[in-house]
Amino acid sequence: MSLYCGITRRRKSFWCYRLLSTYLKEDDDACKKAQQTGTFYLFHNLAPLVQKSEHQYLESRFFKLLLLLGTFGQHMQTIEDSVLIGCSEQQEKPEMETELKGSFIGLRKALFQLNVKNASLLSTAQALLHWHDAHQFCSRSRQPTKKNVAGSKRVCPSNKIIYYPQMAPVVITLVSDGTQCLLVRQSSFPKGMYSALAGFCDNSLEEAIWREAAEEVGLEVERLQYSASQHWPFPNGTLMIACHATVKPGQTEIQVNLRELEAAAWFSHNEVATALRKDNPYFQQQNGAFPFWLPPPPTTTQVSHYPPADKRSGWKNQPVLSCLLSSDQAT
Ligand SMILES: NC(=O)C1=CN([C@@H]2O[C@H](COP(=O)(O)OP(=O)(O)OC[C@H]3O[C@@H](n4cnc5c(N)ncnc54)[C@H](OP(=O)(O)O)[C@@H]3O)[C@@H](O)[C@H]2O)C=CC1
Ligand SMILES: [Mg+2]
Repeated sequence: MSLYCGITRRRKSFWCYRLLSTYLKEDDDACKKAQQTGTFYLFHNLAPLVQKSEHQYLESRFFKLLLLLGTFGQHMQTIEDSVLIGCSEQQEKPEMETELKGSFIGLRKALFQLNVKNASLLSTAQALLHWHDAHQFCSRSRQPTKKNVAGSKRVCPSNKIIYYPQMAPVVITLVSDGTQCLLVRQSSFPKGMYSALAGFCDNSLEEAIWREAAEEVGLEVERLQYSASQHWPFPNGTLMIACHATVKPGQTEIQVNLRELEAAAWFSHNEVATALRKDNPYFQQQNGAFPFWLPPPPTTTQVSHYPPADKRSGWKNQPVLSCLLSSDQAT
């Protein structure tokens, strides 16, 4: 399955539709034909639509979509012309939510509500939509770029430069001292949530892991080991590469860099295992405190769909953070 997303000039709302094969990216006619059997997901200002009752995304077939667009004064040309479909101005958003019995909510929140498959598709879709929105003009000629039908690239008509969507490499590292693992939280995280150390790669994975550990928690790490990777939609689409690293025994003193992190601490295997079992991340204790919790597997999402899940085994089928925190590796 490949993913196809819609963009309009008005950049207000977005439809995404899943197609059956990657060759559709290059074959415009096949791509248009496939739209008629594709599945559509609706975005508004990059916020995916989630149906309130079942916590599922709208999936709309082609003709249902045409009817819906007609209701809101849109037409067939909108689908043919572009991947990002303008459902006009903001006043239509509430009407559309009512009509569709759902809500446009932020992607981060949506990721907490949806299953792995839908979360994965929508986060990839949102990153692609965001990329199209940010690459409307050629950086050389300053002329408007034109997307191909599938939305897999944009071309400058004047100098033929092709622009492909790109992902910034990010490394996320679970640091262990042999018995405990280091988890951190940024002030922007939801209350009580911790995760592994993360940072953008400027140079190499190794350099980024050493630098992040030194800069953010004052630790010197060694024995770096690659574990898994996934697409991550924030802030603008990243390739998140998950690794393990260790500190020397006894060299575990943390110096939290408060400009980057709110807190960092060592957690035992039992604490991590208990936190992973908590299914509702938003609960609050009676004293008003938020207990320690971790992003659950469906929220860390989207290890690649290729090969299909049934052809993968073991940790390769696990989302990145779950994989890092799996029982045999966390301690
Ligand atoms: N799934 C998870 O559990 C977690 C995921 N993450 C993800 O990991 C990634 C990195 O996290 P974070 O700790 O914030 O990263 P960093 O520790 O690298 O700090 C972020 C800063 O890096 C600078 N930077 C360098 N390159 C880029 C780039 N290509 N895009 C944006 N900023 C860049 C920016 O600084 P300046 O503004 O000064 O230029 C930015 O403020 C993010 O995508 C984040 O969403 C992070 C933690 C947990
Ligand atoms: Mg960081």
